[in-house]
Amino acid sequence: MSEGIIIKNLVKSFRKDVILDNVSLKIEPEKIYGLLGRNGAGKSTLMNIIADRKFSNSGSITLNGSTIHDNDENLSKVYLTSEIDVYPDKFKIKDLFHWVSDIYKDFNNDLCKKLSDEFKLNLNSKFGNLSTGYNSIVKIIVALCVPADYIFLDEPILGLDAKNRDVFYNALIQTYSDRPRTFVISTHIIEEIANIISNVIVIKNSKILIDDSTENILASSYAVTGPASQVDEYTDGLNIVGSEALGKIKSNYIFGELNDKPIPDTVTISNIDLQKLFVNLTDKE
Ligand SMILES: Nc1ncnc2c1ncn2[C@@H]1O[C@H](COP(=O)(O)OP(=O)(O)OP(=O)(O)O)[C@@H](O)[C@H]1O
Repeated sequence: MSEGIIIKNLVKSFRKDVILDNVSLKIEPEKIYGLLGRNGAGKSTLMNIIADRKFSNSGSITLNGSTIHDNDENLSKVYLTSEIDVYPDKFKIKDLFHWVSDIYKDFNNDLCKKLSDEFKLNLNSKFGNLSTGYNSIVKIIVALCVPADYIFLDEPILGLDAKNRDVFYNALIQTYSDRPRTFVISTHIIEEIANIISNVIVIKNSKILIDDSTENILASSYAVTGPASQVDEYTDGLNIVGSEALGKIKSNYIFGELNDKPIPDTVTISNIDLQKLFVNLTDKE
């Protein structure tokens, strides 16, 4: 039975701060999710709880119907890139890859070699001497080569230059098409990942604000632009998530259904991208 990861009524608080407030979610097999939220929104906390590295206060998480917590079989199907450096500083990268491939039967050594070449990673470097970008690259390579079915990448592109971000996105698409599995990727560079992710989860104010396919979200995101008074009149009653004005011209950003009113000749309606929608949805309390 492959029903995915089901999270029900998850609550996590640190002292008086509620970080995740009654979060319920389904993470389905063979999808690529973007996990979005402002700094401190709770993305890492959620990933760590799913991967059984942190405890929740209440709620349940199951994978294919049985718990993940303390369940070796399910835990072997879930992989989370570490936010802290768990590998010893003195380890050479090649030894580190050997070590990981000893732990994970079916670690993809061929892909590991290929990605090391593509990222121009020096396998003789020691982990402790890596730059921020190469530290991320090592974590990406391990994450793409482990045989898990649910891979959580917590800010994988931290410190990566534009070329290496491109290498990562291409490698992700390639490995996904070779062996479809679920990736959940937290990132702040939304415009670069928008074409890759099939689904979007947005956390705001400790709750899930959006959980839908990228396609549905983009199909419901609009800019209504024109003279301010006509734009305001046309968008009255719609779900306005933000606006911008340049002189007398105004754009109201809408998330949701448009109405049946006739569109004034002076007003244009266009779609907005994920980044713009996200910024507008998450910039206010
Ligand atoms: N061990 C902890 N003790 C107390 N508070 C914590 C702890 N870990 C996380 N927090 C708090 O929980 C909130 C969520 O943090 P988290 O790291 O999950 O956010 P994030 O969405 O991953 O943020 P970012 O995008 O900045 O990495 C923050 O307010 C953070 O300060």
